Amino acid sequence: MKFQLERTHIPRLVTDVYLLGPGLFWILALNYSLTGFEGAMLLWLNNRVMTLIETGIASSNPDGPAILRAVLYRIAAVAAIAVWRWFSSRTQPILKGRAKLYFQERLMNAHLSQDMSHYREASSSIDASPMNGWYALLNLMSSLDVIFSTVSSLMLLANLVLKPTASGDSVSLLSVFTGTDTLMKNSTGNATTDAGSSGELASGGAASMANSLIVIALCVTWPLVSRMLRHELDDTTYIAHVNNKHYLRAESFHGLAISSSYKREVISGTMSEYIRREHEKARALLGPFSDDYPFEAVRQQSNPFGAIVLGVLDDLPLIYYAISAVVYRQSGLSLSSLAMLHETLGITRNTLERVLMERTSFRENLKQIRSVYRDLEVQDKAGAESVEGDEGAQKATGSDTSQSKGVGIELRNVTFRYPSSADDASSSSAALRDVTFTLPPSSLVVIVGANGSGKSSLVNLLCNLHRPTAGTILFDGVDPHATDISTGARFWTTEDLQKATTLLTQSHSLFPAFTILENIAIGDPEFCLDCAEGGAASRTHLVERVHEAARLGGALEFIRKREKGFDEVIHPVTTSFSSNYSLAEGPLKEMYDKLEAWKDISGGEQQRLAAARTFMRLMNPRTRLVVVDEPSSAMDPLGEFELFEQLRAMRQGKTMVFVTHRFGHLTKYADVILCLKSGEFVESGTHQELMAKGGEYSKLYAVQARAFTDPATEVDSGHVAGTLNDSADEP
Ligand SMILES: Nc1ncnc2c1ncn2[C@@H]1O[C@H](COP(=O)(O)OP(=O)(O)OP(=O)(O)O)[C@@H](O)[C@H]1O
Repeated sequence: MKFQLERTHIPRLVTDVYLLGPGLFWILALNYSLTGFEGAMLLWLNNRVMTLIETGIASSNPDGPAILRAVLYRIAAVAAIAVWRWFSSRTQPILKGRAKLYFQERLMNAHLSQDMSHYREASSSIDASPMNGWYALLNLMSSLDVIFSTVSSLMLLANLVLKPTASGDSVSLLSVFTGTDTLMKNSTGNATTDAGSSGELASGGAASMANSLIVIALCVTWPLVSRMLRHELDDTTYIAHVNNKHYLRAESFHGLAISSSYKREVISGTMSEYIRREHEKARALLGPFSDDYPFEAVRQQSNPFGAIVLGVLDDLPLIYYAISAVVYRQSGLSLSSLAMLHETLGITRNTLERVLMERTSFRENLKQIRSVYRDLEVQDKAGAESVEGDEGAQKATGSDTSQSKGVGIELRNVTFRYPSSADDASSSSAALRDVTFTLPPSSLVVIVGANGSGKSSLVNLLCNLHRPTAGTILFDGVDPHATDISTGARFWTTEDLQKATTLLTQSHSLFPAFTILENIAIGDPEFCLDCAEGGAASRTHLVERVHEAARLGGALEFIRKREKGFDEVIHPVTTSFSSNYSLAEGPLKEMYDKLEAWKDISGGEQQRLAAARTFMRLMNPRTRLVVVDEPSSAMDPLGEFELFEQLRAMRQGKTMVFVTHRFGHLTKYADVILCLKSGEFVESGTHQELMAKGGEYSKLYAVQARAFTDPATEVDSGHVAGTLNDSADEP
């Protein structure tokens, strides 16, 4: 059943590539088919030449024109093959390029349709690369090659074994087995006239068939036995790993020594000597250990018995042929017959071995094709659902972006487990457990809690990057994942919500090949698209807005100091490679190192660019929810302070949620402070209310405040909390 399912993808793949260039496709198919015939055809032409020469020498009367014709045929065939190869090598890359683009675009769409919750799930993960489809097609084509190779080599063998010499074209090997080898019987006579009587041929007919079957059977024996005896892992699915602790330790120290990722730490920590010694120690404890590739390791375990058997089997057809010659004939054999038989047996045997191997690789290829199409069909479950809700969203009161209020949010008994922990139902595996709270529209919210308490997980839920495992989140009173049963449509779709949300975290990336300007502008992709269509005036408008965003994000000053300002590309796309891993010092190495090198930028500057990108988005009136999760870890205190001030200044008409460990200059403005502990919501209120309560928040606050307290007057945390509560001082 599964096999059949996989097979249905073959016509799909063939049709898809065919439609990219029917002519090019036929050339490709023809190329592989001809490759299948090529070996046998050249051998056959070769044989014609050799036989004519030998016959001529034996009869002392060489047929010059016939020999010349045969030589010309062979030269013509070789030349035609070369021309065909040259031609097809020019057409194949064109089809390959189209196929790559075709699968690349489709896979890209599949990737873009996934959301955070689903992209890690096995059923939704996309592993195929754009070239997989093309290589799967080439593997299918090589099956054509195998089929035609088999047919042509068997035809050649049959031609050799069964064809009587009476034709005069070639020497029949049948004659060897049946006593009609005229060349050998009468080396000085005319071979074609002394081809044996019709009675001899008739009596040899049945015997020749039996003999030819025996020869073919002997050819098949080698590949069959070879596969049985082979100690190789080529067609096995396996996992190999090393669990020897000394090996792992030695590898670890080796990695520490050579990787640039650890360089700074190794040097600053003066670890070199320790690493050297520990590596040496681990290697000594390891002893002689082979960490060769798995297939090499398995091969090394085999014994010579198999090789001996295969060696003898390899010669079986020849041995049989020799015995037959001795038993039926007393004379020697024609050299051309012998050479021809040997070569034909060789290619037949190799072809049959390919057929046996093809079985496995064909199965693998079917899987490959299936996985390509499965990946292309991966539909983001959430995305697929949101399509049907789009119309409903237009009608929805909740999606009216003209409202000047921020989004009101309510969590009802929300529990959340990451997809990777979904199988673990224990309560400790949940990042958030049974969380319930309400955030009024346009409020300024600060979420606090120790490491791992669930702050970022909550942010992911608020930004609709993940869905709650249990419970409900209402945005403006509406659950975006619930469907209006009467209309089948949703009020708010997750997409609407994401468009109305601006998220700033510390993990924003600079996009490769983007200029600084583009890296900021992308914060508001809709605006970018509008400007791209609007001509020069829009471009000016875009640049002005990007400059303003850079100013608000605290990035303007350092961008202006950079060599190319807003036009600088910080992270180029890497395309260069050198033919040699370790280019020797010299101009080439210098050039290589400079090519596409990433520009230096500090962590704080990178965060300022991310903040600028966020302000770009914030300026869009669509934004009604701003979520800020620890965006300033690398910023200096002034930069951090200014960032929060600028964000706060834009809070009009927006709900703002901040997650920060250094919450001192935010909490006094907060309408609500939410305190999390070990995945549970423990308390909420204003700064004053929570300090008065003396709970988790006041403890966290006291710890921060202590850093600013004169050690001489330092008191226990409970007292500090009380003091701070009274004065509401900022830490
Ligand atoms: N992608 C993930 N997959 C599985 N578990 C995760 C993932 N991210 C976080 N967790 C787990 O969820 C829990 C809450 O993590 P979360 O990042 O929300 O805490 P946090 O309060 O933001 O921590 P921090 O202050 O260190 O940033 C932790 O136990 C963490 O190990």
